[in-house]
Amino acid sequence: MKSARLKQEIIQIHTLKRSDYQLIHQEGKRGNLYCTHCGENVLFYLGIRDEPNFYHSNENDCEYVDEVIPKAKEKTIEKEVNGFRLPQGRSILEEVEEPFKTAVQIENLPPFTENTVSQTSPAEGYLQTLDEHGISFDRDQKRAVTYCHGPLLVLAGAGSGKTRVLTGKTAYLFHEYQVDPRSVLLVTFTAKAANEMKQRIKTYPYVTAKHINQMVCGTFHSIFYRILSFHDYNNQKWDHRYLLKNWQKEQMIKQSARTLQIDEKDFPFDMALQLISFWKNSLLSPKDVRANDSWEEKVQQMYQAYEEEKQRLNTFDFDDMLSSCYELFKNNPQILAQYQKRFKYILIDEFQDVNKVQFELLRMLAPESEHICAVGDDDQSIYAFRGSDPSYLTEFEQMFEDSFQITLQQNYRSSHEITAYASQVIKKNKRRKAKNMVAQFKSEAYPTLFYPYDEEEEALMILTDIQEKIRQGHEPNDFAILYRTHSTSRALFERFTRSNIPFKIEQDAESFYDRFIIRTLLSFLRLAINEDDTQALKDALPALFLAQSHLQDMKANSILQDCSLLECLSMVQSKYAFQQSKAKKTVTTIKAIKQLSPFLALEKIEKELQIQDFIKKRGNEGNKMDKGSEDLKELKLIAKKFSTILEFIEYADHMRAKIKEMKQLSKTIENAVTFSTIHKAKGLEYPFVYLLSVVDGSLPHDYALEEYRSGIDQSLEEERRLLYVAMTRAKEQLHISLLQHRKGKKAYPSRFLPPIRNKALSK
Ligand SMILES: Nc1ncnc2c1ncn2[C@@H]1O[C@H](COP(=O)(O)OP(=O)(O)OP(=O)(O)O)[C@@H](O)[C@H]1O
Repeated sequence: MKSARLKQEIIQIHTLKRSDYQLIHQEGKRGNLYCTHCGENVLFYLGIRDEPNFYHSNENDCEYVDEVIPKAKEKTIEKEVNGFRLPQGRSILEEVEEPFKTAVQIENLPPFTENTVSQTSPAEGYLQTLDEHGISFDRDQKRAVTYCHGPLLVLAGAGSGKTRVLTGKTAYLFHEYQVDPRSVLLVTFTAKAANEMKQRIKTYPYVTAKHINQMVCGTFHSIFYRILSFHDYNNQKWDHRYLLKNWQKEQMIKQSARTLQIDEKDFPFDMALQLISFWKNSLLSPKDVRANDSWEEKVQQMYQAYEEEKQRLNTFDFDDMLSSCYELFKNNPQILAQYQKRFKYILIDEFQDVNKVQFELLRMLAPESEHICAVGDDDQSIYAFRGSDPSYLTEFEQMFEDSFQITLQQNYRSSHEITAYASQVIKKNKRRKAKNMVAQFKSEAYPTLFYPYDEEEEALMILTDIQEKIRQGHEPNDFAILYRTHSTSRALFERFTRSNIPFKIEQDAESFYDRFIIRTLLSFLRLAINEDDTQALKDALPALFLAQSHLQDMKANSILQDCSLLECLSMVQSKYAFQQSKAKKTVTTIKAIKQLSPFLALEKIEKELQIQDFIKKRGNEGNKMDKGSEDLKELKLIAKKFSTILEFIEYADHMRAKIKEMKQLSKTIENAVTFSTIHKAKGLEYPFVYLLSVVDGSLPHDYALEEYRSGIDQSLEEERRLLYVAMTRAKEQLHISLLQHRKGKKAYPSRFLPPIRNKALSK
């Protein structure tokens, strides 16, 4: 049905404003929408499968069919109903700014051809035994498993069975070659992957607990830290108690900034620590660094001071585990020789993600090895910010001149439709080894592009779609929703929180309302509710460019002068006149916003307190991925939904508490929809995947676009790889959201998506 009654008004979908769809949906949920024919309750459908429509919430034999509504030309007369504007008395087809855009299926893909690779060569020996246990290998996988002499590079595309090959190879070495498990070194990228590998190998025929316990399997950090600890005879240096936590690192770096008289207030310390880590992983000591600009020069000085302080305190950081092991080997050839002799079989997973220090450590260990096998996919290299570089795959071939290469091109995970579409995306990267990924099965479903009006509608459409699929019998853990950065998932989190669908989030997810700029802006609203809110005043000070030390004076003044903490702002003594006048202005502005809606209050704060100056200075602090200016836009959009400041603040606090609660719950919950950044979803797979906000600015991220505009395309290529990794997590169905408005501004589909050529587009 295309029309319904909302309270006393008849509403027709084609006359609704696009931005009001979600509000109509809410009215339906509240029981305020009725069938114009039978008078029963109806709901408003807003999903991916169908166009928006009204439907009866209960089984109902009402057979009402909409009348065809003639086109009318009159001017819109808007009438306000329940806080949103409904156009009355005309067809506004010509005037609806952006009509609903139906989801498009990507049909124009190369035809699927039945694949027979898996059956080409019969298994023999141990592989036959594995086959009988349901672990089969195709021809190229078999070659990769059984090639056990000399260096081997396995170039393995997405879903081509890297884990199967590495685990199969390890078991094959144990059984066919009777290899001593102590001589096997299996390096993975995450602790989770290492555990999974061990668990899997354990289940293979003839593998014993002794094999598993004696082989060395772990991440680069865990393995090389163990080596360092072993040679730290008195536990003087490498005891885990001396490992610096992140907050300690931050404190140390801030201390170094003070010593170097670097203006602490305006310094992005997170970025500085990331850059220091990048240098360390690139084996650059403070003296070796060639700073590119004055900012890097400052970080270089801080790096020097940080290293000295660390040495003085006899502590170490995570990066030291690798760089110090490198030094240990370099300075102690006899120790290195022990390990060279021991690790005859070196197997490395996710080789595309190695960085300089990891590559050099392998180079040091390898000379005496019987077999070194690196498995990787240059198309999935997504850790450049940690110093990873897919070109190490090429260097592998140069390091081992006699190396052999096998390419795995069968994708066992994703349907033909997903594999073909993802291949169209990634083949546009210039720096890559050509591959032709071939899927093993065809799906009924094509990859789907859908067009939500904004983030709120995006979340609602995905929720509707998942609810439909769960009703058809799928489980919550069949679904993953992936995004570029945590901040993209705010609306999604809030929508699912209000639903009955179980979901899980990552441990490093941060509440939108805890972000620095947001916390600061909300502090003004909090002060409007309570002029004596100490924490709010503390959070507001950075936006007024006032040091925290003023807080003590204000507290004292508040008692002496018997006035509120907020009023004490007007008594602040500062040597800068602009600070004093800004502090005074703040008092009058906050007093004036008390009765305003939160949206108007934020607008007034922004204008009168020149918040843009503050955002420009500190909006990106410590994080080039999320811009403060976008935070403010988003905050204002959310604020629009509330009529009082108090309601808005209560909502924000509720959501902050919810994220903490969900993080706890996520540790144990099993059957739940996964919310994840693309980085964290690497190596995982799900039957249904939804990709949020695949629009320019989000994916590719703005920072990569900015670099591209200045002539550097490395980051843009990395962003394309991120999209490729995200797409290839899907087994059966892939849904891509092409948001039409992002953070309140018109958005454009990601430049990475190939033009749509099927007929559906022309509709
Ligand atoms: N020969 C095979 N026959 C059937 N299924 C296979 C075969 N090889 C791998 N698979 C299945 O394909 C899927 C992908 O395998 P795996 O996770 O090892 O791939 P991957 O190469 O590590 O993927 P990615 O790099 O994209 O994370 C898994 O579900 C795995 O069980």
